[in-house]
Amino acid sequence: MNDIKLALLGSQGAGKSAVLVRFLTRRFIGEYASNANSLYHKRLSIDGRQLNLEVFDPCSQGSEARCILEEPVDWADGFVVVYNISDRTSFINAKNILRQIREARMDNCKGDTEVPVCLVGNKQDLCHARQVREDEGRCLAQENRCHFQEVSAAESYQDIANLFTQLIRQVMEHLKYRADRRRYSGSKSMAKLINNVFGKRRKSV
Ligand SMILES: Nc1nc2c(ncn2[C@@H]2O[C@H](COP(=O)(O)OP(=O)(O)OP(=O)(O)O)[C@@H](O)[C@H]2O)c(=O)[nH]1
Repeated sequence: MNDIKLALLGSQGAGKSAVLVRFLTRRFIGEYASNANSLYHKRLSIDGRQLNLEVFDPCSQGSEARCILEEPVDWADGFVVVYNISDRTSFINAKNILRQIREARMDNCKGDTEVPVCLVGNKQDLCHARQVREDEGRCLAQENRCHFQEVSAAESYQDIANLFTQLIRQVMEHLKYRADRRRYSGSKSMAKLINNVFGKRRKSV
């Protein structure tokens, strides 16, 4: 059984809880308590593999609230960064969060910057009040080499299900890549050790 840990980050009111609850329950629930961090668990099967999914939904992050970000950055295997397409400030905050994920990963995880991230422009149903164009979201995602999707937690389940499924697949690949890399560097050091012990001795015979 694989354990997959995701964190949802974004401005207050961007719709993080709505997006997550839509994915977990298929339902849109209008209001959520927003004064506490929440950790959700779900068992899933993706591509025939059983997964234990944990999703951290912290209470809101302002652009300067680095301390809130640091915990999930160390903990999570992947991120969903949510902004509200009808609120430019939330988009600017998402930009800052993406930068902070990159920087924190660089500092803490030995250059492991390629952590899977999905940038989500939520509240697509409010396009009459749109403040962020879709191509701005796509462009920001390209700059940060992450996936991008506009969704409406209020109106649609399928886009949200697709983005989580895609992110989870990416996380599984990333975890496998990291495990292979560790095994490879472990076997390289073992080969070096064997070489040092036996190789040198053989030379001196
Ligand atoms: N129109 C519309 N409203 C939405 C959508 N998603 C969420 N909302 C509303 O936006 C408000 C904030 O949603 P939340 O899911 O609580 O936002 P959050 O990012 O978790 O907010 P905090 O918990 O305060 O950080 C609520 O009133 C939701 O009903 C959406 O897709 N469309």
